[in-house]
Amino acid sequence: MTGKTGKVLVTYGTTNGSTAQIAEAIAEVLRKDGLTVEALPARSVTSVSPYDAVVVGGGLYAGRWHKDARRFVRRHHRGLAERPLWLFSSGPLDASAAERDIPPVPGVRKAMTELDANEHVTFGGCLEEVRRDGWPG
Ligand SMILES: Cc1cc2nc3c(=O)[nH]c(=O)nc-3n(C[C@H](O)[C@H](O)[C@H](O)COP(=O)(O)O)c2cc1C
Repeated sequence: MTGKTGKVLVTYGTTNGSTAQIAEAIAEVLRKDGLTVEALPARSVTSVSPYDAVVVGGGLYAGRWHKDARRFVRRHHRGLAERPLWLFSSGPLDASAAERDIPPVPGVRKAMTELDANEHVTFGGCLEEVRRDGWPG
C-alpha cells in the first residue's frame, strides 16, 4: 500500500461478538493512523475489490476458525492473495494469549501460507455474549 490513503477491510467471523469487538478495536487504531477502514462481518462482504488491504479474524471453536472466516478466505482466495493480508484469532479463555504468542491453529496456518499473509495474532477470547454496547452479558 502506498502512503496512508488506503482503504482497509477488517472482517470477522463471530458467534458471541468478542471477535467483532476486537475487529472494531483494530479498525479504530488503523483509523487513528489515517487509514479509511470498514469493519464488517465476513458473511456480509461480497467482494474485496474495493480494499487495498484486508484483516481477517475468527473466533476459535474446537480448534478451528469460525466458519464465516473460513468461508471468507475460501470465497475470496484470489483477491486476498493479491492484497496485503493480516489474520487474527480470538480464543483462549485463560491469560495465555496475553502472556505469550499463541500460534495459529492448523487451518489458519495453512491459509497464512497459501495467501502469503503478513502476520497472525491470537487474542484472548470471551465466553459471555458481548452486547452491542460492548459490555459482557
Ligand atoms: C464450544 C466452544 C468451543 C471453543 N473452542 C475453542 C478452541 O478450540 N480454542 C480456543 O482457543 N478457544 C475456544 N473457545 C473459546 C472461544 O474461542 C472464545 O469464547 C471466543 O472469544 C469466541 O469468539 P466470538 O465471541 O467472536 O464468537 C471455544 C468456545 C466454545 C463456546
